[in-house]
Amino acid sequence: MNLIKTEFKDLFICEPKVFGDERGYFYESFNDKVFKVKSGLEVNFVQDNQSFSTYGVLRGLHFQTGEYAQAKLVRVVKGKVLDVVVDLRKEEPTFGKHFSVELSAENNRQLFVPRGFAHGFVVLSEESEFLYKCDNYYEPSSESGIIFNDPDLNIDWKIPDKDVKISPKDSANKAFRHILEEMKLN
Ligand SMILES: Cc1cn([C@H]2C[C@H](O)[C@@H](COP(=O)(O)OP(=O)(O)O[C@H]3O[C@H](C)C(=O)[C@H](O)[C@H]3O)O2)c(=O)[nH]c1=O
Repeated sequence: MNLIKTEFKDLFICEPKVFGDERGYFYESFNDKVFKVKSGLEVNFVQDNQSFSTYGVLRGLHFQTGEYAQAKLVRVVKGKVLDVVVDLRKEEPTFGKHFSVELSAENNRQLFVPRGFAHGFVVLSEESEFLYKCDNYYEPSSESGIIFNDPDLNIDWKIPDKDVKISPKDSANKAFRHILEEMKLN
């Protein structure tokens, strides 16, 4: 596996080694020992998630707060998404900045998102199967979210706003400036 560093501390793009032959292909989608050596991080994943979505579906931007924060290793096994994260780590120089990357069944790319980020994705293909590992369990009482089209973040989701489909829950996500105010209080 090849880890590509980004300007964000511990945010890595992971590119697995793909073994192709006349039957098709094989690759290790995750190897704990290799990940720990390459990333230098001690991450113990405890929950795997999977979601299916159609074109224009946007899930996010979500995060769990405090002790329930989750690191995630996200990947796409069908279709293509634009995966987006926002750095909520006050101590980092990249605080408040966002990062996006296309993940697809074609490029086999994964994104390791450390704790302290909001995360979301929008589906760019007709359909998408999205799989991810979490290093902390789901704790709904700790969930928070940033509205996808926040004017201060000004994220380019690569599809027209009119095509975006979000859940009623996500339509109630907060403005980034409200999240910042809440963070100042904590
Ligand atoms: C996240 C989660 C959800 N659920 C249940 C709760 C709801 O009844 C149902 C759908 O949940 P939700 O609408 O929050 O699913 P997504 O919008 O895909 O949420 C995810 O979207 C973005 C991409 C993320 O990074 C988060 O991991 C996660 O928040 O699954 C569970 O039972 N366990 C879970 O870990």
